[in-house]
Amino acid sequence: MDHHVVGIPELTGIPRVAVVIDVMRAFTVAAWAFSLGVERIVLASTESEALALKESSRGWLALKDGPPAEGFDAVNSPALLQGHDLAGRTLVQKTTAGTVGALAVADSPLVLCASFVVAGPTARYLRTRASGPVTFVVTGEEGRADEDLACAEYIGGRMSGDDVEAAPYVHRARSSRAAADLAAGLRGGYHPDDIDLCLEVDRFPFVMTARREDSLTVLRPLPVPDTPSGTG
Ligand SMILES: O=C(O)[C@H](CS(=O)(=O)O)OP(=O)(O)O
Ligand SMILES: [Mg+2]
Repeated sequence: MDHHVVGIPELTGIPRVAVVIDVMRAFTVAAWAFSLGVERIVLASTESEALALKESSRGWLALKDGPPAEGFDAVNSPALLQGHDLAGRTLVQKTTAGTVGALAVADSPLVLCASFVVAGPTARYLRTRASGPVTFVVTGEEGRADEDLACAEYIGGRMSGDDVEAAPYVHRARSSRAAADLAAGLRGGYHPDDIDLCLEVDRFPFVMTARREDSLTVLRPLPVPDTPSGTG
């Protein structure tokens, strides 16, 4: 299937199929949130919008990247998320790169948000359900983040079949600037397990679709059945 890779600044028009990549850490965190029972994730464009959404709806939680902040319930860390009781909750998420990329293409007919933990289901879904060219939106570092590029190329390869070795792509992501910055403690709201959690391939059996729902942009999980290698 035809596909290409762009950074957020290069986006023009409305892609027919958009796959928004943020490995470290927004869409690894989102996948963990769903696995911990979150019902839906509302993507916010600013921190103040995230807090306003949380305040307007009883029971909603808010998450942002960076260090813990007043009014926010969680940080953008897959490891630190695991201490929270999230079953059945709506989570509002605002981050520097991932949520910005998803909001930039939210009018596309099909938007998937992805990272290594949902790479296989995302590739299978695109193989069977996507029509038209696929635009991978690499959210980090204005399209140059190597962890996101590696994940986009890995999913792109698996769109032709599951027989693609993950190790070289994971190695690139582990050697990326984002991973180095995280390990050095330069990014807030960090746990030492975050990098390993961001590099687990196919940890979860679902894709994450983003859609406009009234005035909100909402991310939801959609289970994707496994298929024998090379089929489906
Ligand atoms: O929390 C993250 O890892 C980053 C924040 S930054 O890169 O430190 O600015 O946000 P994300 O949108 O998940 O890339
Ligand atoms: Mg990132």
